[in-house]
Amino acid sequence: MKNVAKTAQLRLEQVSLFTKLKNQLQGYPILQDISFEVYRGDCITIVGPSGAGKTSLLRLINRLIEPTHGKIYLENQEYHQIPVTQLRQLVTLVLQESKLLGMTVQQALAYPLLLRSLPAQTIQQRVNHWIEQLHIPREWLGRTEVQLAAGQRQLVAIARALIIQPKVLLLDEPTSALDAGTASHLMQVLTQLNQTHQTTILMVNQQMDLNQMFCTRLLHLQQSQLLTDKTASEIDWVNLRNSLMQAEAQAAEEWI
Ligand SMILES: Nc1ncnc2c1ncn2[C@@H]1O[C@H](COP(=O)(O)OP(=O)(O)OP(=O)(O)O)[C@@H](O)[C@H]1O
Repeated sequence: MKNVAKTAQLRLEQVSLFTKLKNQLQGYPILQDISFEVYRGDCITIVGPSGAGKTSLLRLINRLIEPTHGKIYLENQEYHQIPVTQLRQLVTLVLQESKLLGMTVQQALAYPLLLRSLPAQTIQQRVNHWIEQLHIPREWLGRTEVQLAAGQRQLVAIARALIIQPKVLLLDEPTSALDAGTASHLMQVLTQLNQTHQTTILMVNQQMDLNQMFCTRLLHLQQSQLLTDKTASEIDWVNLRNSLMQAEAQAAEEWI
């Protein structure tokens, strides 16, 4: 919910991203003039047709890429003033296709905590806590990436992000490879985390039924621009579904 009295946790000011093509001063726009504020405890979903710039927006906020123009702030600090590793511990991104880099699930979950030199007992307690929360069976702990299905990998990647307790969690289509029951359970866990720990969630999610049930705010991107920024109560879900379907069909036609 927007509140002028509160300080924004994240702020994007007129952010644009252009492709850099050889022999061109400026390529084509991926994102244009995007400005919005995110407040602690927001649960925001980003929607829009394929190619609208949703993943690019998350990548910018995780500083995997740099904007061509504009600035991004975390709690009033400009991104360039924050060391990248520190930023990514506070603002953590789970991509759609996450890798375990040859580690077992146990190793991958423990690794970010080992880097923080936490005692072995604390590490195992946190691993146990999150696998229980996400209903990850203990027998997965010994498996590597190739021994996991896409949905199982997705769940492990989310557990690995949650284990470091970020302030802002960025998720790119977190439920895309999950069955309906697991997807709904994951959204409930995220909502609980959002409500009890005020963890801010910013996710790309095309599953509108889940968005309608769980998100408190929605950003609608279209053709590299921010079309609307609305709270859940302001959204006409039927209208939104129709306009997304039309935009998706149009985007598909442009590809043919
Ligand atoms: N590194 C890059 N170089 C050139 N073009 C890129 C790059 N990354 C993304 N794009 C282009 O930018 C546009 C937006 O891509 P992006 O992946 O952000 O869209 P999206 O809304 O997440 O799409 P989808 O729903 O299909 O994942 C697309 O046209 C894509 O081809």
